[in-house]
Amino acid sequence: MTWQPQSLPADHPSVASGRVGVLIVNLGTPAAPTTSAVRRYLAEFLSDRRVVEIPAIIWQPILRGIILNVRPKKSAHAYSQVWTEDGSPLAAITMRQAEALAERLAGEGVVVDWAMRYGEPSIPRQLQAMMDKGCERIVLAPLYPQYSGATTATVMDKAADALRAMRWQASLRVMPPYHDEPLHIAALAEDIGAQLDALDFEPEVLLLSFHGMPKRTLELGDPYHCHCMKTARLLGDALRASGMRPAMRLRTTFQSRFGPAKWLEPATDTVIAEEAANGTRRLAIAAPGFSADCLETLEELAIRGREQFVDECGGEHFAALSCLNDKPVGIDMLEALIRRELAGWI
Ligand SMILES: C=CC1=C(C)c2cc3[nH]c(cc4nc(cc5[nH]c(cc1n2)c(C)c5CCC(=O)O)C(CCC(=O)O)=C4C)c(C)c3C=C
Ligand SMILES: [Fe+2]
Ligand SMILES: [Fe+2]
Repeated sequence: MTWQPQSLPADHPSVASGRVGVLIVNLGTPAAPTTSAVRRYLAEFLSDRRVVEIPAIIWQPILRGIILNVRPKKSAHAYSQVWTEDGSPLAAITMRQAEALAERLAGEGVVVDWAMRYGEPSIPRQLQAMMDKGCERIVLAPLYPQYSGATTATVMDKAADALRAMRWQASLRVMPPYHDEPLHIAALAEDIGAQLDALDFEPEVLLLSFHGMPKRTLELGDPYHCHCMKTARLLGDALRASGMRPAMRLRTTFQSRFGPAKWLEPATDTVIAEEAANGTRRLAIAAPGFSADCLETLEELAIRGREQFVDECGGEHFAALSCLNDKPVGIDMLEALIRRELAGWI
């Protein structure tokens, strides 16, 4: 007997189904480079218990009473220095990454979109939008090469919160961290190598600067530090294997210290000062922990790093290299990693 599709009763709600989606996610960013927008963004970000692991009863008065009254103005000024016609660099680049991946996966009918963990477009909004388009299966891809509780895990927390409120949940797969993924290391080595080749000076040292974390997170078992160190080691090996600049030294550092607690060391600004004091005059910095350029790379490294090394410490040549962003070499790598997660679904 052949199965006959039944016609739907007139009062049946319309249902979209049968599609596959990919949602790439990055940290989040303010909606505008203004004090009020930065305050809103920081209030959400710094209230996440995975980001600041101090009991709320102690932390919230400090956050609301001091930090949100002081930091937003300073941070808004920093954001205003890197803001683009398309908005925050982090949001603009993440959107272009999604567009590039959508083109690559269009042939398979995959819906690709992007979200920010803090601010807009939010993870719940984007998951719902994908489900409204009929995505029953969604690959969630946090664009953090190195895992940390403060970044990767919070993406899952937020997605789970969104699913908790849904009657009909999508099936989720989560792309794992890719800190030691050979395709990622090869993409970084190719891109960094090309950027170094294009410089008009030979760096004596290349700093590999990762976003910092409180040192306590390492002691509590967060793998972030180990992931960063492994990326740095494999990237160093790959750069050396390509026969590149045997005399150039590589050093791994941690930037963006926040608050009074001890953070992972050595700090990027400390190492910049130390290198200059020891006679280094030509320095380059890459940021292999960031999949997209953002405040931390464009303002902290490219602007303040240069001011520190050249204007304050007597350095002569300085370059802050760009992240993989939406360059074809980076999109090739992300496409391959995402296709792996899509196996059996497309
Ligand atoms: C790449 C991984 C990141 C980790 C790990 C991380 C941990 C972490 N960050 C803060 C505090 C701040 N981070 C800020 C900006 C920021 N952080 C990351 C990435 C990681 N953070 C990115 C990509 C950005 C840039 C966002 C943008 O809009 O461009 C900020 C805001 C800016 C400022 O006021 O300085 C804060 C604050 C903590 C406390 C933390 C770990 C516990
Ligand atoms: Fe951060
Ligand atoms: Fe470690």
